[in-house]
Amino acid sequence: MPSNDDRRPRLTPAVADTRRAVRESLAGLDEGSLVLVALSGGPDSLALAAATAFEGPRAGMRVGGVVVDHALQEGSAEIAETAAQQARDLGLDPVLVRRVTVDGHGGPEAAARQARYAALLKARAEVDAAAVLLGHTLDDQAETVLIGLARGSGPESLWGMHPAIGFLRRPFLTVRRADTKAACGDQGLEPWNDPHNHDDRFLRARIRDRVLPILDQELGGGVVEALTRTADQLREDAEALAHFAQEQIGDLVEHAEGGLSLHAGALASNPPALRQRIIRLAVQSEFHTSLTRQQTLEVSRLVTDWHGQGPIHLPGIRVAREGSLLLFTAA
Ligand SMILES: Nc1ncnc2c1ncn2[C@@H]1O[C@H](COP(=O)(O)OP(=O)(O)OP(=O)(O)O)[C@@H](O)[C@H]1O
Repeated sequence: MPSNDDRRPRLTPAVADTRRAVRESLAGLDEGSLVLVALSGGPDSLALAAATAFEGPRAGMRVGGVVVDHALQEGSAEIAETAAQQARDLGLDPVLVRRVTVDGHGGPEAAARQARYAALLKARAEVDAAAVLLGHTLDDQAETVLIGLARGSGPESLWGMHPAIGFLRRPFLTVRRADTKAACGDQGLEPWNDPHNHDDRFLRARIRDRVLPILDQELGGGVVEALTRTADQLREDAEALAHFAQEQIGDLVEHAEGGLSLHAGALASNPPALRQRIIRLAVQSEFHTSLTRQQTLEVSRLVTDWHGQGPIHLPGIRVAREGSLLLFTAA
């Protein structure tokens, strides 16, 4: 029977969509486990908290929340407390508030992100939660991909954010930001609007407010979905290449005095994308360091353009061609 009570949350398409996304993301977690929603108080994470408060118990799970106070702006403690109270009102328990120190290392955005993730994972360990849910949306994903494209990133970073990696889950990577806002409105929730999200000093805000709308308009719409489709395809391709590289590495690598050697002939017979991955993988496993694309290409030339040139010196690693072998030793 239809209700005339306007205060009752309505099961609108946006609410249903957010719940569906959370339901799918929780699948695979054990019954009886605790999941934590990472909450800023913004529309995405507030909609996430509401959807998880609904779906979690139906999947036999307990739902808590964690709010990080970056202490970067005046009134941040009140903003964090408001978000925490909203989470408690939705039935989340426990709700943790963690104040962090952001040291500014690597730029303000990166430093805040690093401090935030560290605090979220620490809180997870404290309460032994099975997962921390983050409210990144399809729009966030498209922004990440576009920024990566413009900066010449490789497929591993162009594929964007993972829906599930380690303890982190991002149920809303299939949900549009407009729908998280709508879901808040439909459930009578009042999110906090972070002024930084539209602050022109931040690249992401400029991409969000200026670049994407123009692209969308000029290309006739659908740009956000298109960018994330590209990311999905890149992820599949890159995962396949990583798999093949892993498969080959055992046959190609031999341990040598103070390092390792790779068979140059076998490496040369691989297509460049695979060859470069094998080189990177070998270096990563032996020296625990990631080569840049430029460094990888330089090493690769000792395989494909060998004319007796001398060794290459990378930070901490010497790479030399010796006969049919490529020799990597600690410098
Ligand atoms: N201060 C915080 N405390 C806890 N979690 C946070 C905090 N800030 C961000 N997060 C988590 O990371 C997600 C992405 O944050 P980000 O700031 O990139 O996006 P957003 O679009 O502003 O999200 P929201 O609308 O939820 O604030 C959020 O949805 C939330 O899950």
